[in-house]
Amino acid sequence: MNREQLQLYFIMGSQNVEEHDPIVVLEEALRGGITLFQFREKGENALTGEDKINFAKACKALCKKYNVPFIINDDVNLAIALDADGVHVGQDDANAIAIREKIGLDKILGVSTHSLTEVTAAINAGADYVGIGPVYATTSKSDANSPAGTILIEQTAATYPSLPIVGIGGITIDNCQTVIRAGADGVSLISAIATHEEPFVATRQLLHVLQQVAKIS
Ligand SMILES: Cc1ncc(COP(=O)(O)OP(=O)(O)O)c(N)n1
Ligand SMILES: Cc1ncsc1CCOP(=O)(O)O
Ligand SMILES: [Mg+2]
Repeated sequence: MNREQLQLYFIMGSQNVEEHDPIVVLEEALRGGITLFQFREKGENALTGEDKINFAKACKALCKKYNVPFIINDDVNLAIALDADGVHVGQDDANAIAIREKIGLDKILGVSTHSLTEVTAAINAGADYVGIGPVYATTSKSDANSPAGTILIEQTAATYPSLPIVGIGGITIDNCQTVIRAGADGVSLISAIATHEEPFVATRQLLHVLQQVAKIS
């Protein structure tokens, strides 16, 4: 994958939006310039069955319209059925080596990691990028680990300079530059866009701030 695609990586499920229609939120984020999208329909109030599949199809069609890769969280079979651009899995999900074998080499594989040992294993499994976090406290994932700051991002960037890295967890317009300066290629976030009153404005502002830090480094 192209590491620039990680710059502003938006994650959303229908359970993450408050007042808005999730499809409207996604289209606003796409119009605003997100560079990657992850479909994460999970947790309390999440859609299941046909409703989940239909919502995923609608999200995929919108991403296609804006030429933004469409990644599916956890559900490898859904990713294959919908011919998604990739899959993101964590340490408690299906084994990354088996997933790489199942999706083939043309699809994007992202793996969540919490230690350098897990990063090394993700590389060996054929991950295209690693997600590192939670960097800061988050309310969007009920079983998230404690906030770990940017140390692992720094260590990973120093150890594996060519590995694409995205930071995740509690990332906002006020702290996103710190995550990039630590060595991440981009930031991955839910609430900073999904619960903003104006998702388009939130996306434009985040992108602007991220472009500033990209120019400095
Ligand atoms: C980009 C990115 N990084 C990390 C995660 C978290 O994945 P995981 O630990 O499997 O937790 P769930 O998201 O499945 O609850 C992610 N989704 N995306
Ligand atoms: C999916 C996930 N994995 C680690 S933290 C997190 C949630 C990120 O959401 P937010 O950007 O709202 O903190
Ligand atoms: Mg997972």
